Amino acid sequence: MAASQSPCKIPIIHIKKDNLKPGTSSWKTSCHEVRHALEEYGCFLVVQDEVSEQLEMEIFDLVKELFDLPKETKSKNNLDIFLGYVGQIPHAPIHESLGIPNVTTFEGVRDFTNLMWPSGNKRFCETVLTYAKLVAKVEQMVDNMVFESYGTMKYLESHIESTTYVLRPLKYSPPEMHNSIDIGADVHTDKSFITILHQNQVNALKVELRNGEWIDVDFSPTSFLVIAGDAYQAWSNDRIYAPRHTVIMKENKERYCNALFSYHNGMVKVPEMLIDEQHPLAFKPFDNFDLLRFYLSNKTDMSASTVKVYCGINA
Ligand SMILES: O=C(O)CCC(=O)C(=O)O
Ligand SMILES: [Fe+2]
Repeated sequence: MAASQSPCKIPIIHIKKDNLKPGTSSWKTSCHEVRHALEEYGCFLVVQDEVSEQLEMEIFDLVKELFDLPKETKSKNNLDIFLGYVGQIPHAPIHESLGIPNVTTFEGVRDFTNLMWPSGNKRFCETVLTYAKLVAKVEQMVDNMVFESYGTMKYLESHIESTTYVLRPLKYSPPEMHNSIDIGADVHTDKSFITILHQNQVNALKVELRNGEWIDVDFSPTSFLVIAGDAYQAWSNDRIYAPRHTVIMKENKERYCNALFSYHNGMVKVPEMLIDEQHPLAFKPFDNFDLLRFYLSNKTDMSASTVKVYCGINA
């Protein structure tokens, strides 16, 4: 099925089981669309059939239950390298979020669940694990299509094996509860390869297009937004665009959003097929987590591309 455009200009790509068979013409078309969307927009909306409507409803119920825990409990989500609990920051009082590392593994979700509910929460643990694995499947499909399109398939397996996922549930309170402060997330690029966003009914995300225009992203709970991060931009030797984005709440409703980040364990290197006269090597090899640490150390302009400063050649 050909990519269409949402009213907010972002491409919509159908990644459903029937166009997922490698080698078929619909597969090849989808690979091309995915690559084009990531190079030109840095993001696209996915219509998928992995996560059912039932699971969508359950996950947002559970995320709400999580945010309803006392602040002292949520503060136990106190991670080293990834962001743990963030909430009640003076300049962003409407933002609250938590981090669940290794979320596609039973151990990862179990450890987080036990931290939040010492006497256990089987439903949370099982549902989050199922959900994260399904969304990660969509992420891997996108990687598969990108690698196919760039002719770098020989690296796909080791890339997927080295990928680790962090789920960040986010909650934004209505601005009217906080002196009309409406900024939910400052302008930034993600440090991941890919981030997949899934929100409840409330829109608030703005994305910067390549031409500098900021657009409001409008999407329903049945679609996911795929956004390229700095790590994919560098891996692709600057072909993929990692767009800046921000969250500004306009509606006086609570917004819940799940962000699934994919990071690469170990060094990331531009594949040799992506280096030529027109595309001389633009990034030195880098460690994805060191890139994230560098960003979180506040040593750099948080609103600009971190990867160019961190490991760009001629930056
Ligand atoms: O809430 C959103 O829509 C985006 C969140 C985000 O950009 C992030 O957590 O990196
Ligand atoms: Fe982000």
